[in-house]
Amino acid sequence: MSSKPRTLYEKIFDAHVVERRDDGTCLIFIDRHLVHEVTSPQAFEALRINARKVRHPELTLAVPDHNLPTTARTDAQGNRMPIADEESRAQLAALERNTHDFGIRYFDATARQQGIVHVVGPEQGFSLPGTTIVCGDSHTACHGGLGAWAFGIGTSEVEHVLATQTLLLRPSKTMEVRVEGDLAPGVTAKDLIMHIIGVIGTAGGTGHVIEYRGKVFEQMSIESRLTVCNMSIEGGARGGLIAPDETTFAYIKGRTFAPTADEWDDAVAYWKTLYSDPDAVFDKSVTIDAREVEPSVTWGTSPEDVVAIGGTVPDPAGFTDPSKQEAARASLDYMGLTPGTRMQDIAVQNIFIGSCTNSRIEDLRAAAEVLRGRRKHANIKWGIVVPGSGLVKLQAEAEGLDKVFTDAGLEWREPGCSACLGMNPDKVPAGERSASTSNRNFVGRQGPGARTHLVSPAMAAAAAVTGHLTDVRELMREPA
Ligand SMILES: CC(C)[C@H](C(=O)O)[C@@H](O)C(=O)O
Ligand code: SF4
Repeated sequence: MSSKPRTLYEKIFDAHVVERRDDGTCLIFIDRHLVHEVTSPQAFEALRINARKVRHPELTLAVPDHNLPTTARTDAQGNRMPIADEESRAQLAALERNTHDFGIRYFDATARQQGIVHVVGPEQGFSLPGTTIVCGDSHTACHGGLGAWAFGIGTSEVEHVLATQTLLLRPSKTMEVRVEGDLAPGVTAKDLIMHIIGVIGTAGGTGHVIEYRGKVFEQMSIESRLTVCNMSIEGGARGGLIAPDETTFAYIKGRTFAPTADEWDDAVAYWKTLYSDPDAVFDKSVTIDAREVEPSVTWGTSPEDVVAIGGTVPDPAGFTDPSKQEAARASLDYMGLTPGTRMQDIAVQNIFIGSCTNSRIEDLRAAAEVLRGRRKHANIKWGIVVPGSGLVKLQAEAEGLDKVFTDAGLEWREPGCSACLGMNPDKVPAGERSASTSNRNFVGRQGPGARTHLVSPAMAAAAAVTGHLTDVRELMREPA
């Protein structure tokens, strides 16, 4: 008897059901819980009040990332630098105390393993194919790049997972984003996912878990797959994943928390069963032609406000949906842009290379390749490069990338969320623009009044060189 064909998501879901209830909800076992300082304090407090323990401390990993300044963590004597902002200081202290009191593994601000939670999980081999991974953070879908079902949860769910290692869930719908053909030279995973969000819209994936399928993803590095899956939430999806393959296994092997010698073969044998069956049916399917993707850039205040770098700022009147017309008008007003302006004519004053979307070693290499032997333009007042973790930082320094950045006039920082969001000292001044490798261009995201243009690392580096949004392929043709 052959069983019903299933999608990858359905296979992982089924493998984690502890109990199916009559109302259609399922109690799901959670394999990995990642914790950061912003969404965990009340959850730990509730455990304390109810005298509960953490059910599986060994399946939980905590790091500070959002509120941590990205300047030096210690002084010349090795003493920890104080955190100036009171709320940040309190949240960071709470995380330290909570992880200590509840016996949870914690990489503190000075540990070389510290970094953005979504960079640390994969890097440590903590995030694995076929696992359920949660974090009180919307970009948890990132870990889907390894073939995990990973999704963001709220603080009350964080408490539930800490206490029980389970969650009560309804199955999501399934969506396939199939990409046909190859990406052109100079076009990256970030350009592709921005293009996809431009096509499906920020509500395109609502209620669904997206599986990204096609040769493009099979040929991608894990870093690129993590970039793609990271932004699933910007397409409204509950999660995003890519089937694990030999590239995935090679990436994981030997990492700190990866299965060890005895367990490795069994783990790989299981991981090899994790793909959508040929006849599996998706609730929704979208096909994208990779050949149509160009270096992408946003013009508005929603990640779906995407155009190719060769394009122009759209005219709000051109949108058929009246609510989109209204939103576009408001966006252009906030962004200080006029319809018809060529994207390449937009001057930027700030450059941010970092965030859980684009702060892995491959991202830093791509930016450094453009910046090597070049200097930032006089328009650029502030440009920072923020590695996703201490280990990424060490690797980049071993390759001399830090020197490329500082020679170009950019600052080389300590790991953290940084200017991805205004929760720490790294902010873009009001009224100024940034070319940013992060994932959200919302109003005030990089600081009150800041105007964000989302781009890939290579495109951010190109903007640093020219002082305006630029097609990086033009710089790649010219010698530095
Ligand atoms: C602060 C945190 C809860 C938030 C999230 O959930 O995503 C942040 O990481 C973000 O990117 O906006
Ligand atoms: S880097 Fe940005 S998107 Fe990622 S977790 Fe931090 S704040 Fe959220």
